[in-house]
Amino acid sequence: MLVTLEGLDGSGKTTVWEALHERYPDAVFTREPTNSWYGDAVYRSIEDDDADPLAELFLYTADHADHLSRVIEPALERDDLVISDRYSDSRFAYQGATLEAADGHGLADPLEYVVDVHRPFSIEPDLTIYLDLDPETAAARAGTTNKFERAEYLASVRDNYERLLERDPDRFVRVDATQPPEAVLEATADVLADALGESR
Ligand SMILES: Nc1ncnc2c1ncn2[C@@H]1O[C@H](COP(=O)(O)OP(=O)(O)O)[C@@H](O)[C@H]1O
Ligand SMILES: Cc1cn([C@H]2C[C@H](O)[C@@H](COP(=O)(O)OP(=O)(O)O)O2)c(=O)[nH]c1=O
Repeated sequence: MLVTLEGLDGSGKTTVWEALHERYPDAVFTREPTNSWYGDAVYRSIEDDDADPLAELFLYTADHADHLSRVIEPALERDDLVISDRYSDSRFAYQGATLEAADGHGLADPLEYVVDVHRPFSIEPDLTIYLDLDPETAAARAGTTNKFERAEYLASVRDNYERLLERDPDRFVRVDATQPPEAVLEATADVLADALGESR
């Protein structure tokens, strides 16, 4: 089963993801951007305020393609539980917003375009847990270490996540990320246990 954690920077994804290691010691824990050289290229682009939005989309997407073939597909073939800190929805929401901010880069609907780019080759998660947080709190928690971590930008990313939740209500489960860390972890663990058919 493929489970993904999504949300704005600072929503607490990594905190939850790390805590889940102890509860699911046999699961495959992974993340995007990955730690491959494709992931390194992505981080170079994140640091570059002048990066071309379309070029950046394809760097992230290259990292995702490699992630699929190197980690995700083999793990799912073994029937492992895979828990990924960010996945395709991050691209739909973030690069959708970046492209929109660049006047759509000639695209009528950037979010739909990014979804379409993924459709032929990507694997849809079975469950996506969305840690929902307002952009101001998210930006404050994350600090402003890169260009993505600004509240105004995060507000448009959040709008895109809302669109994704609306179009796919069966896959997404929303968790209130304004709660204290322990409560966010428990809520996430409950959703996961439910999906795995575990009694808690
Ligand atoms: N529920 C929470 N309430 C308050 N602060 C939190 C919460 N979850 C995480 N944090 C803090 O916010 C910052 C970002 O958390 P992190 O888990 O790295 O978020 P993300 O991976 O979504 O960017 C860290 O300093 C972390 O300790
Ligand atoms: C995976 C992914 C991340 N991002 C952004 C979100 C983050 O601002 C940045 C780095 O991701 P990440 O290291 O997960 O940051 P954080 O832990 O703060 O959430 O890359 C995209 O814009 N598109 C993507 O497809």
